[in-house]
Amino acid sequence: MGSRPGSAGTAEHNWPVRELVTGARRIVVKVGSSSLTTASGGIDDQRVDNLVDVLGGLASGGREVVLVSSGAIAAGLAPLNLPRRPRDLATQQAAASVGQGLLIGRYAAGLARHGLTVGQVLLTVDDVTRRTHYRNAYRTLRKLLDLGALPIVNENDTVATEEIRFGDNDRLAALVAALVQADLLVLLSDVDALYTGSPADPSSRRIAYVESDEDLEGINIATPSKSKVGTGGMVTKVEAARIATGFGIPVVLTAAPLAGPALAGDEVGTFFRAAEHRPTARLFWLAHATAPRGRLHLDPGAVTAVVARRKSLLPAGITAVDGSFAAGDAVDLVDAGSGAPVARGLVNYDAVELPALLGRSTPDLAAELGPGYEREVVHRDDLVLL
Ligand SMILES: Nc1ncnc2c1ncn2[C@@H]1O[C@H](COP(=O)(O)OP(=O)(O)O)[C@@H](O)[C@H]1O
Ligand SMILES: N[C@@H](CCC(=O)OP(=O)(O)O)C(=O)O
Repeated sequence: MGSRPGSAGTAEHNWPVRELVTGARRIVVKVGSSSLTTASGGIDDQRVDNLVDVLGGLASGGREVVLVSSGAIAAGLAPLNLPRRPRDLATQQAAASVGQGLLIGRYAAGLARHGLTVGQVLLTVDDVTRRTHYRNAYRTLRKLLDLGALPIVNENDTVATEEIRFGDNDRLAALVAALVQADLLVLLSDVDALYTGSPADPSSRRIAYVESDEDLEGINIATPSKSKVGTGGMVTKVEAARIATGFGIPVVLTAAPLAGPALAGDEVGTFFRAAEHRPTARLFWLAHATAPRGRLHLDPGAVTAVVARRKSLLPAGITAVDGSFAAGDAVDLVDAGSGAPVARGLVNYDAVELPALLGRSTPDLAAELGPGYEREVVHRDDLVLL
């Protein structure tokens, strides 16, 4: 890691980081719970106001800004006399219900001082995993921006359930950045950058630039968050950065108090370089925003056909099927030997239809069952490699 240009704080790189940041017209900023609330729970007015000033400055300067703000649950703790982040879902939902109102009220009052109107957008997993809802969420965000408002997004925690929730807002922020086709995603946390290991360990070094996944090899991001209110730790932030950069959106990760310098183009924090070629919105959605409803187990020949030769998946190469899905749903294609997912695709059959077809050739199936059975189980245009 240390030998790469620009790593661990040196400034040798040849990408126009400052221009990418200062030239970004549409910016998604995500701020974590730990950066907005006091240690005992409740909103830290000073921290919110600092952020508001940075966002106000950007929006007044003609940039389109979307804020993805965590902190609803944390902000609801003190008003409900809860000593710490509750473990049970019902109390989390109640805390979020109280805290979200307080949080948005504070943002609205602060941004009004900059002449800005805020629009609250609360999303559920379904709103980004179901394609029709996804378009709907896009239309709302686009309209708010067109009307000059500053959208403030959070997960709709009061209705999210344990099975269907993001839990942390990092991935949600990356998906929102892709949704609005942002030029930049800024992840603000309680740590000033990505480090090679736990920031508490003195031997850890700051990683200034991440050019590709290679730069992430060997670093330790698994240390749990030290904050009592943050949830995802560094794992979800790096995952979010990979999702956004994979869609062609550069990412800056830094601490909330450094938001001003970071957005002015100072090389603080960690800068993640964007991929040059962005996938189509449809394939991006398939890879990152769908919840797979089942798994198709592929024999070695099918793994090679799909992964190396980018072919469609036919019934002959499938050894087993799990899950209950309908034609049109997203499913994971897994290597039957290792169980590892190799691709995700939109399946052309219902789960109940498939067992009778497995291992059989499409001409045989068509001859026996009719021409409708000549279709691929997953067409190559509906497949993304994982
Ligand atoms: N390699 C690493 N570099 C930086 N931070 C790390 C690393 N590994 C673990 N962390 C932890 O991740 C925390 C940030 O995650 P979290 O508290 O969930 O933030 P937020 O509330 O902003 O979403 C940091 O405070 C730090 O303790
Ligand atoms: N939607 C939740 C976010 C949960 C959370 O703690 O997220 P984060 O601080 O981004 O790791 C809330 O507003 O409380």
